[in-house]
Amino acid sequence: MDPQGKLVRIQKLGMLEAGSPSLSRAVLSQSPGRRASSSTTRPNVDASSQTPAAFRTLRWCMMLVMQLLKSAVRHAGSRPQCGVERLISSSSHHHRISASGRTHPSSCTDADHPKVLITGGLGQLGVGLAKLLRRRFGKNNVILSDIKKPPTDVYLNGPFIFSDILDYKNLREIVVNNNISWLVHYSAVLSAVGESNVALAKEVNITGLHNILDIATEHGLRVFVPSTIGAFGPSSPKDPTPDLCVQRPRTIYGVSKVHAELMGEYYHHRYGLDFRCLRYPGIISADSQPGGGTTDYAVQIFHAAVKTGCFECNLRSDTRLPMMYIDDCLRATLEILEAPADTLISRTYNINAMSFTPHSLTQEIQKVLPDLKVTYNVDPVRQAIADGWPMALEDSAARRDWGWKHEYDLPELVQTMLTHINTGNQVAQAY
Ligand SMILES: NC(=O)C1=CN([C@@H]2O[C@H](COP(=O)(O)OP(=O)(O)OC[C@H]3O[C@@H](n4cnc5c(N)ncnc54)[C@H](O)[C@@H]3O)[C@@H](O)[C@H]2O)C=CC1
Ligand SMILES: CC(=O)[C@H](N)C(=O)O
Repeated sequence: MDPQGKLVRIQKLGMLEAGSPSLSRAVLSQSPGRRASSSTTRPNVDASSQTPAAFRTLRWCMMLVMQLLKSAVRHAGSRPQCGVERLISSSSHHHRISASGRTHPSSCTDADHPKVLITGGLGQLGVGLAKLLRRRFGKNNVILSDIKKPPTDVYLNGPFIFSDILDYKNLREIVVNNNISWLVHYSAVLSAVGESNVALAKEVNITGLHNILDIATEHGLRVFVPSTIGAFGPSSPKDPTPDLCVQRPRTIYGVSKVHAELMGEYYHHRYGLDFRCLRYPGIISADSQPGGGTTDYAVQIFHAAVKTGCFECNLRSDTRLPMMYIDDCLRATLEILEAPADTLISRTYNINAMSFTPHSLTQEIQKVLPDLKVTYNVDPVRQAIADGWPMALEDSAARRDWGWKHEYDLPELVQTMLTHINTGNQVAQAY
């Protein structure tokens, strides 16, 4: 790692960016054309005549046009959308992307699409996101990465690469060699695991994030970093929690996520980084396992309900937390990634879907599986974390600015989860 070198590179970038408008102004003010027009010594010179002064004027004008064209191309490169897509996303208030991501226009070629890198892609969310983005942008335009070995089906389903976000040089090499334009930063150590290994959480969630932001700034990438309900703490308003309020989380996970929100917004304002961030609720998925969080019980209960009919819950029965079905979460992620920059009044948004307690979730599952038995063996660490988190997020800004709308409430969630897990089991049994 080379923090000094990184800083110098970023500073250079900032200076270049800040310098470019004045450079154009200098070119304009030094242009002989300007001097000639303000001069009274040559009032009768025909503009079309081939005098040396006219040649110089013409040359300056052409240089200026070239410079403007170059800057337009550079600008277009940082917002990698083809013409048709731009039309679609500029009306994203009205246009809904289906969870299958199949609405993309066939007139776009692979080269028109963003080239996406997903870090930490083998956790609960990454593989699903890769599937969605590949349907939309093409299989080879979405690269999954992680430090773990992928299961064979993931390895065979599209590009996968080893990437340790703590290895700055390797990360930069991947971005450069693969012409990456969008970065989805999913690597993290979640809340419960973070409390049992603070040093690791600091390293991955804070040092890793610094690498991501520096590389994204250096290469003009659009970068998405998820935040979480865990970015709030006991002193935040709870029901609902607004976008802007006191954030004093009591976990290293929460502290690192507030840090990520603030650093991303700082880089956006300071260096023009295209940083985008959503605060996810606890995410519920059927075919991927949660990675050591406080909301994990809400996934595990479904598998236990189908397999054994009994579940031991590690949170109190009345612990109410915001939750979301994975399809809604991944669609929201694609939608904010594609939202035109000028619709994003903020760079960090709450998104909300449903809230439930272990007790109300159990009751809903029992409507389908009446024999389900749930007992409680409260884990004090997880319970303390959950007690400091919101009960619901206030997400009207996301709904207003880029058209966010959830599709799954508790009854649809339960039906969908049980169907998926049952189908998965039947498929597994058939082999
Ligand atoms: N799953 C959820 O309920 C929620 C997730 N989020 C956020 O969404 C993102 C993805 O979450 P999940 O998939 O659930 O997380 P996960 O814990 O399941 O997966 C994280 C991945 O990061 C990888 N990783 C760890 N250290 C790494 C390193 N040094 N370099 C590269 N990769 C490394 C792990 O191998 C793992 O595959 C995280 O940032 C998380 O904070 C936010 C709110 C809720
Ligand atoms: C809500 C989250 O961020 C995650 N699922 C956790 O419980 O740590």
